[in-house]
Parts: sequence; structure tokens; C-alpha cells
Amino acid sequence: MTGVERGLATRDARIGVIGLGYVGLPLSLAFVDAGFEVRGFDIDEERVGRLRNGDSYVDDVSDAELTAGLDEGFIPEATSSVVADCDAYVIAVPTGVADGEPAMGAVRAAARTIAEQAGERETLVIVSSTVYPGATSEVVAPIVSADRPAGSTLFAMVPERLNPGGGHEIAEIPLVVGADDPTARDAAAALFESITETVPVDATETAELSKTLENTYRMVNIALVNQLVALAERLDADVWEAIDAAGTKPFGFQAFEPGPGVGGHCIPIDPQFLTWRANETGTELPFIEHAHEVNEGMPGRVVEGVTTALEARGVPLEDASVLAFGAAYKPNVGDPRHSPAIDVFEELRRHADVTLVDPHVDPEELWVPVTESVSDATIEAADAAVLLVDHDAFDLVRLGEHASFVYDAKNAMPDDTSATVVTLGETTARVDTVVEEPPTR
Ligand SMILES: NC(=O)c1ccc[n+]([C@@H]2O[C@H](COP(=O)([O-])OP(=O)(O)OC[C@H]3O[C@@H](n4cnc5c(N)ncnc54)[C@H](O)[C@@H]3O)[C@@H](O)[C@H]2O)c1
Ligand SMILES: CC(=O)N[C@@H]1[C@@H](OP(=O)(O)OP(=O)(O)OC[C@H]2O[C@@H](n3ccc(=O)[nH]c3=O)[C@H](O)[C@@H]2O)O[C@H](CO)[C@@H](O)[C@@H]1O
Repeated sequence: MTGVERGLATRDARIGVIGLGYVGLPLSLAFVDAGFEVRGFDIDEERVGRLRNGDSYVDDVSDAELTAGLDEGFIPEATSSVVADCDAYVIAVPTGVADGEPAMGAVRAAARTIAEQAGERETLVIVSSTVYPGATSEVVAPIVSADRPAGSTLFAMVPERLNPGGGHEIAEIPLVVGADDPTARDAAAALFESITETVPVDATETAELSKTLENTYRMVNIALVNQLVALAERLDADVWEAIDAAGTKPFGFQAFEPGPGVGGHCIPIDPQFLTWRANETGTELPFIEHAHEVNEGMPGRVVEGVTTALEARGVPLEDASVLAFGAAYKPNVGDPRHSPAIDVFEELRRHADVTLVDPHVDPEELWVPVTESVSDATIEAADAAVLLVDHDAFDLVRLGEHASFVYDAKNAMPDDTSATVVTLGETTARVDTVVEEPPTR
């Protein structure tokens, strides 16, 4: 057993978490709960200030949970020396894609922080950020190991599976633990076994592939049903009902929903790590690339649907006043990253007078104007309400009572509503005859 493994077994090990966001903060507090001394480093001084005041900016971490962690010794700082001489480091900084390439700048910077702060002692370095297959060994290891004694650093990859707003506790989510070296794998498993079940695999690259596969699976299956929307508009078939019916198959099928597109910092991004790596290694993954294009085309399809339906009601888009409900990338979160709803809003407002409504997103974080709510009178005065994100906070019964026309991109409106509703994927034949009287639905 190595020194690190002993420290992990006795809970005497000091854990340094780099990046205190949606992933790093809950992980830090889970390790504190497990009995470890945890130090957190984040470059965002404003965020660290909030943490030190017990003010959580992560939806799934309450102020009380944060305060309890601070009381038990969690130390968040915006200076890297806070993570000096840790026995284990967890990298949880942002990754993404920029100009078609994996954006690894934050991961490189985090690796440099570890190289500077880890000292000479044996150290375990774990990458929990989502990275492309090969990144831990090709990017992180060389930077951390450059000036350290040979063999003094253990590397592992433990991709995070947290699901903001999804209601899953950390302990309910098994985590894959990948390392090229069994000692590193055992040490990383020892750390993460303190908070959840682990699934060991034989290489960091296998863990990286596993993570990107998980999210690529989701992206391509969402693209599948999004592509069916185009067909459904030409059939007398209800694509939403067809998916629900297929979902009753007890095996071999998982239902996904069409929508205005695929947002967030995972699902539209992680598959691009795969396609980039494939192209870099001389192969191609055209199926994945095409699926991404299908999803990227959905905001435009929604705008077309709104435009067609408004024209059927005698209102050119240019003359329309529109309320767009939803700015976040998915329901019940305030995260606007890569939000297709904002893409729809920005395209609509190139032509029409559009108000964006979302109670969850922080207007100061958003690059477009957004309001938390609108009055019944405002809804009644609008030519169209466009439902883009089905936040629980939206009262869809009220919306249906006061709106004259709703374009429902989420198939979330109640059936028995007085508003005229056109749903994404609606048979075009019906949309062309949209009338004032509420349709029999
Ligand atoms: N949010 C999720 O649901 C989720 C789930 C699974 C995996 N991931 C992955 O986890 C990683 C982190 O995602 P997140 O959602 O926590 O991001 P986030 O933006 O919420 O938090 C990242 C934090 O890292 C800080 N940071 C950036 N560069 C830094 C540096 N060099 N040193 C120290 N701190 C730095 C930022 O200030 C920020 O507070 C990403 O790779 C993401 O793909 C996220
Ligand atoms: C750890 C991690 O990486 N976790 C990920 C995280 O992903 P996420 O937070 O990005 O959320 P998603 O739910 O995947 O949504 C993404 C976008 O896709 C749209 N969408 C979704 C389903 C559908 O049927 N049709 C759609 O159109 C939706 O509106 C949104 O814009 O949680 C998921 C479990 O929720 C996990 O599986 C997934 O690994």
C-alpha cells in the first residue's frame, strides 16, 4: 500500500479540488462528509467569496450544506497555495470545444497548479473534468510530472456523472475509475469509494471513452427523434405519441423527446471530443457528426414552425409580438450554456418583437434581455407564446387560458386549453388551417 493509499484508508489524506463549480463543489463537500480534509481552489474570486460566506451558487448545494462543510474544515480559496501538499488532487475545471478543437486550457492550468503546489511527496492526480480520450495521459500527466520525481505521481480518470437538477444524490451514481497503473486505480477507487460505488476500468483512456460514449449515446438518440419531426409533419401521425408508445417496450428502447435543440455543457459538447479525436487518429465518425447537425438545426425548425403558424393566423412574423418562455438549456435549472432556447429567441427577434421569460436564469449572467415573469395582460396582448423550456415554474394552465396562440416546442401544454396550440412536429396540413377557434385535441 502506498503512502497515498494509507492516507486515503485512514481518511488522513488531504484532498485538493481544483474548480469549485457544479462538479467540484458537491464533490468537495462529499469528501468532507466522508471525513477528509478538503481544500478547494477556484480562480473566480467572486465565487470563492460567496463560498466563504456560506452562499452557494450551485443549485444542488444548499447554503446549509455548504456551511456545514465549512464548519467541518472545507477551505475554499482563490489562491492556489490553498492546495499545497495535498495527497490527492481532483481536477474539475471547465472543458469544452472551441473552433472544433477540445478546449483544454483550464485543464492545463489546473495541471500546472498541481505541479507547483504538490511538493515532492507521492501524489494522486484525478481528472474528473470531461475530456477527450487520451487527454489525461497526453495533456495532464506530462505537465504534472515534468519536474517531479519519477514515479511519484499516480494518475487516474474518474469522469463525473452529476446531473444538475436531476435529483440524484452522489452516492446513487456509480463512478468509472480508470488508470493505466493498478496502484493508481486502487488509490483513486479508495478515494471515490468513500462517497459512492466505483467501476474500475484498465486505462484512463477507457474511462474517457466511456464518459464521452455515455453522452454521445444521448445526443445521437435525441437527434434521431428530432429528425423524425420532419417526417411527422408530413404524416398524419403524432410523433410524441409514437415515441411514448415505443417507450412502452420493456426492453431495447429508451424514449427521448424532440425539442428546440440540445443544450448544456455536456451533451452537445462531449461528442465533439470523440469526432475530433477520431479525425486526429485518422478515422471519421460521420454518424455522430450528422446527428450533431440535426440537433443544431432544431432552433431553425422551431422558428419556421412559429412563422408558418402565425402566417396561417394572418400575422406576419415581422408584425408579431411574441413571448418566448424559457432561456435555460433544460427544465428547472438556471444554466444558459449552449441553450437552444436562446438560439430560437435570437432568431425570432431578428424579425419580431420578442420578450424572453425565464424565472431561473440570472439576468446578469445572460447575454440577452430576460424577464422573470409576465402579466396575464401581456400574455393576452401577444400574438404568440412560444414554449421552449418546460420549467415546473411555468403555469401552463394559466398560459393556455390567457394566450390566444401557443407554439409548443415541448409538447407540454395541457390538452384542454382555450388557446390555439400548435406543437413541434404537428402535421403541416393542420398548421396551414390554424384557426381562432380552439381545435379539438
Ligand atoms: N455540470 C455538470 O453537470 C457536469 C457533469 C459531468 C461532468 N461535467 C464536467 O465537469 C467539468 C466541470 O464542469 P462544471 O459544470 O463543474 O463547470 P463550472 O463552470 O460550473 O465550474 C468550473 C469552475 O472551475 C473554475 N476554474 C476554471 N479554471 C480554473 C483553474 N485553472 N483553476 C481553478 N479553477 C478554475 C471556474 O471558475 C468554475 O468555478 C467539465 O469538464 C464538465 O464537462 C460537468
Ligand atoms: C454527468 C453528465 O454528463 N450528465 C449529463 C446531464 O446532461 P444535461 O445536464 O446536459 O441534461 P440532458 O437531460 O442530457 O439535456 C441536454 C439537452 O438535451 C435536451 N434533451 C434532453 C433529453 C431529450 O429527450 N430531449 C432533449 O432535447 C435538453 O433539453 C437539453 O437541452 O444529465 C443527463 C441526465 O439528465 C445525463 O444523462 C448526462 O450524462
